[in-house]
Amino acid sequence: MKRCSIIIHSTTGNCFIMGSHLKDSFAEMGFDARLYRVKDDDLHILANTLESTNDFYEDIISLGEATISTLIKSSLIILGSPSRFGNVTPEMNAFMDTAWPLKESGELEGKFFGCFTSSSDETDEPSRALETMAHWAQSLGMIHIPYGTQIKPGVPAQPPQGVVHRAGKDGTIRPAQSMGKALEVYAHTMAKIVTPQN
Ligand SMILES: Cc1cc2nc3c(=O)[nH]c(=O)nc-3n(C[C@H](O)[C@H](O)[C@H](O)COP(=O)(O)O)c2cc1C
Repeated sequence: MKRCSIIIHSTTGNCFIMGSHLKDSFAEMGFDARLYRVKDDDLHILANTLESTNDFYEDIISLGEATISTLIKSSLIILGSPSRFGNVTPEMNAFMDTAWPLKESGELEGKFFGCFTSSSDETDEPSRALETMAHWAQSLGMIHIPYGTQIKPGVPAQPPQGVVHRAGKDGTIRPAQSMGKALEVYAHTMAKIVTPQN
């Protein structure tokens, strides 16, 4: 059974919700689907001050922390990060940096890749965050599977690189059912290319 590892950073829960939904979709399709988090030493501080962080704090910290061994063992790797000034978060960036030795060893070459983000606004910043993650994967020789252009009733349009949730100014608009559908469309697109057995 092929392993699909979904690796998230999430401070206020939105990427956690998206990653959990993707994990369930891949598990239903017969993948060995796993959800991991990246290291975040400050999350407990935010949880004490922000209700939206506190809501998902235990769920997030109970996830296993992703390492480079997680990447090596997976056939399909999916990163999900909040958008920050047109980029991923420093915590996701720090995780991406740990893969540097794998560039030389070539251990990630030919693996498949997908990405998603959560952002506050309607600018192009989330697309840039997706591009950063896709570029990271391509630099390591992985094959980025785009969301592409999918016109489906009841499914919000997405940038070609991956899936974006718009969480509003204070990040409290949670992913709706329509976002779940966009994530399922993306999961099925990826599963057409990398099947659970092949
Ligand atoms: C310090 C900080 C900086 C942020 N910068 C941006 C930004 O530049 N662009 C954007 O669209 N959203 C920005 N956001 C909003 C988050 O991307 C958004 O709330 C997202 O839903 C958080 O995902 P999470 O709930 O998984 O943590 C920022 C949030 C914080 C706390």
